Amino acid sequence: MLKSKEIANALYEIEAIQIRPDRSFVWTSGIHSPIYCDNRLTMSYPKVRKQIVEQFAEIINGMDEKPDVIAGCATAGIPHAAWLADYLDLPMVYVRSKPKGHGKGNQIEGKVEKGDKVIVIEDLISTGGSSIDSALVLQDVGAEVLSVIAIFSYGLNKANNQFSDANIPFTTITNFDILAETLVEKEEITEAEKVDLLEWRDELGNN
Ligand SMILES: O=P(O)(O)OC[C@H]1O[C@H](OP(=O)(O)OP(=O)(O)O)[C@H](O)[C@@H]1O
Ligand SMILES: O=C(O)c1cc(=O)[nH]c(=O)[nH]1
Repeated sequence: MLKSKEIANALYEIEAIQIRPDRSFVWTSGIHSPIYCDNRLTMSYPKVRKQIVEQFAEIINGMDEKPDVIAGCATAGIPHAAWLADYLDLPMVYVRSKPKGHGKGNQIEGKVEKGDKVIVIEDLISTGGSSIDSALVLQDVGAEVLSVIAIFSYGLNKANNQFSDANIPFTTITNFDILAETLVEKEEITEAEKVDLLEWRDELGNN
């Protein structure tokens, strides 16, 4: 079984989670948010990043089809993709958010071939835009994207709809609902504040 609660707890313990009630965090999608989950900090904690790799591997072990290649989304997905590819002894690539403006002009770095089955590793899914874009770039070169897998998702309807429209499965190790419960248990937020946060998330999905 996935250690969703343990990973949410680890993110809290390494102070990857920050709350600003004035909603002054701005997400990549432009959404103004009262919460930011900085999974990049996991790089600095070998025990936590190893737990994450093991959880990614467990998700992949449970899949019917197995990947030929692990792909990281630039930039925050790249280190996790690298550790996972190493753990599974598989080739790795990474996908830039846009083609490089000099050199070879690549958007995909590393070798992926037509027909390769690929797992896309992302650190976090808000709207899903970044990881879906990476998956589409891989599909454009003929790769078969088995799934996007991320550490954390906010559970926005927009992400669910975008993944469904693109016909790309996605899974995460942990999510906002589990994290919000963890924050209450840690007395970081009250039950009422948790309800407000979840309502805020649910309202975002209607936009
Ligand atoms: O699901 P989305 O709405 O696309 O949001 C999630 C994306 O936002 C963050 O990346 P960011 O753009 O901050 O860049 P980085 O990975 O280079 O830090 C995060 O690492 C995801 O890639
Ligand atoms: O949507 C984003 O840009 C985003 C949200 C978040 O909590 N953490 C992060 O790294 N990016």
